[in-house]
Amino acid sequence: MRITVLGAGSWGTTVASVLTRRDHESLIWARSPATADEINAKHTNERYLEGFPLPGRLRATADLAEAAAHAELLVVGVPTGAFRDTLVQVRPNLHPWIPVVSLSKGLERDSLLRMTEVIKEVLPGHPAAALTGPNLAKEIMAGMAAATVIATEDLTVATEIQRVFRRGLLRVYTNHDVIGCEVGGALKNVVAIATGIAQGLGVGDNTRAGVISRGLAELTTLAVAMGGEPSTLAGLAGMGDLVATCISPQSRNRHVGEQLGRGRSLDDILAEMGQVAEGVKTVHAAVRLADRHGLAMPITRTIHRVVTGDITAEHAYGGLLRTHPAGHESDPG
Ligand SMILES: NC(=O)c1ccc[n+]([C@@H]2O[C@H](COP(=O)([O-])OP(=O)(O)OC[C@H]3O[C@@H](n4cnc5c(N)ncnc54)[C@H](O)[C@@H]3O)[C@@H](O)[C@H]2O)c1
Ligand SMILES: O=P(O)(O)OC[C@H](O)CO
Repeated sequence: MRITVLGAGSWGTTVASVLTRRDHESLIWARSPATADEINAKHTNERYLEGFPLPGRLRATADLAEAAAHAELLVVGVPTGAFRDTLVQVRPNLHPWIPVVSLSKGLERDSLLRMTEVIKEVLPGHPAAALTGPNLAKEIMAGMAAATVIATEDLTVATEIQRVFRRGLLRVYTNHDVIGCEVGGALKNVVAIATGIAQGLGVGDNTRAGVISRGLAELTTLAVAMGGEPSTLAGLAGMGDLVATCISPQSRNRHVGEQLGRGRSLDDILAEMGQVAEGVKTVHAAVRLADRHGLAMPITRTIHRVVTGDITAEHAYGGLLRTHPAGHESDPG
């Protein structure tokens, strides 16, 4: 199958590599012509996947029109802040009705939409799906066993995409609860910043486990308020991804939190990283959604105050496990 992956960062390049090794005719779009040239000539992407050889058959282009016209299946792996614009640009050259799969984990800042909702707005008529779960790019590149979820309401489309992605030790599950899957993937990044802060401040494992567990309660509360199913958040797209992101030193969101916990400024951390940490932006939308649904979500609100510079990470620490302003504290709800 001819598949186009938009975005040649760590995850887009990893997914394009998996699909190429799965014998699909994959074309990856890189914003930077230098990255496209490097992938075509040297079969590497050193900025994002240092030390990993890419499959020789993976082709890259910096021409978005060419990338769009190639696709029988479109996979979108640009950061959520660039998601809508990128889809608008590919729209004129896209074949009608082809499925579009989002790899991106976050919420659109102004509209508060999930990425499959953005797909449906910009590309009406195209089936929209999300690929999400505990999927740290470098582990997948290294061929380590991993599980992921393809989320879409239509089981026929889900099964078809499942077949396209399934390879070797990458096990692909389906889930019809797109809301639960996307809210889990977006919110776990915010909780990972919180766990990172705890790590950076040198707290104990009990504290970190407390933040992860209460974080899961926030993922679940928001997802259910938005129409998702609680069981989704207990699975790969919720707890699975939350645990991977909160415990792994590879996570960029956790890294941001850890550096904040060590007293560094957010601007310095982001400038040095040169990679996306979606939780930093998604937290703004998450707080507005919490307000809309009348939810306490103290971890999310605390991280929002840190990210906006209202309080320091050290100040945040005392509030991370606060449950409810009225003093009602029950677990897990
Ligand atoms: N890296 C992972 O392990 C991983 C795993 C699962 C999901 N994701 C999600 O995938 C998405 C992409 O993450 P990533 O890890 O590949 O990020 P990255 O920082 O490694 O790469 C981002 C890519 O997007 C491009 N980009 C940045 N701004 C752009 C813009 N304005 N227009 C077009 N392209 C732009 C960059 O050039 C780069 O190629 C994120 O939403 C992330 O949460 C990442
Ligand atoms: O590096 P992060 O924090 O963006 O997390 C990567 C993946 O989403 C983990 O599943």
